[in-house]
Amino acid sequence: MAMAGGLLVSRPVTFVTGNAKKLEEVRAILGISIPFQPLKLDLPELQGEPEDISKEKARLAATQVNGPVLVEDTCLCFNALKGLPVVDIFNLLLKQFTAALDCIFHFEFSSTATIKWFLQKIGHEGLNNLLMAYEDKSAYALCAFSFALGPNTEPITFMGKTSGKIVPPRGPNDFGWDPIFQPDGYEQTYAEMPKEEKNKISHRSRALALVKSHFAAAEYTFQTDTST
Ligand SMILES: O=c1nc[nH]c2c1ncn2[C@H]1C[C@H](O)[C@@H](COP(=O)(O)OP(=O)(O)OP(=O)(O)O)O1
Ligand SMILES: [Mg+2]
Repeated sequence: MAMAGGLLVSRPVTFVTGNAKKLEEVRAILGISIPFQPLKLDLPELQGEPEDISKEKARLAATQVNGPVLVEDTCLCFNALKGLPVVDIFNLLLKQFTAALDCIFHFEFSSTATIKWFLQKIGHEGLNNLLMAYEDKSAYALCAFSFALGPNTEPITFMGKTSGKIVPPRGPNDFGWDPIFQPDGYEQTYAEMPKEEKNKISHRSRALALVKSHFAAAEYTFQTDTST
């Protein structure tokens, strides 16, 4: 049967993430506009420019899933540090720290466990202290989604950005750096805002608006019934 212009896709999109909070927001923002199912895959955390990282992640995911995939990466970037993401700053400190401990105690750290422990230790207060050295507290949250139809198709990337500043933590501490990011034009941090409010203005919702427009324009038709 002929479809009106749209490409027939063999099955719903697999949204690859291991982050439950992220998934919750994507569900709330997308609603029923794009049929997807979540999947947790252990993909390597790559280094480089956000757009390249995102595309490469989509290629890896599409190969593993062997079907249409959507992936997402987010970073909080400090203007004072030329947009260097928080995670990179942590990793830098961590490297020096573990190298020092290794020297003293001849102790091998399992890197992931140590990163978690280090983040718990230094926490939001530590991050704020780190930034005390800088006059400029402005920052931006940057989100990159990449969509690939399958293993051998070039991923398309959609970026969303929300500008703001880093502040001492306020609000519930249940999603990453939400308590220390206050978007421009708001008196509340992401964490203090009602979820619907964050989802209206967030880096994630801005990127997803572009994803939605792409899907609407491409008129993909998802084959959900595989019994025939
Ligand atoms: O809206 C957000 N508000 C606050 N914090 C956030 C947000 N979005 C991501 N984050 C945190 C989670 C993670 O500690 C870090 C890197 O995020 P990122 O690599 O994209 O997420 P992840 O590795 O947890 O999940 P995934 O499996 O989708 O890669 O930033
Ligand atoms: Mg990740």
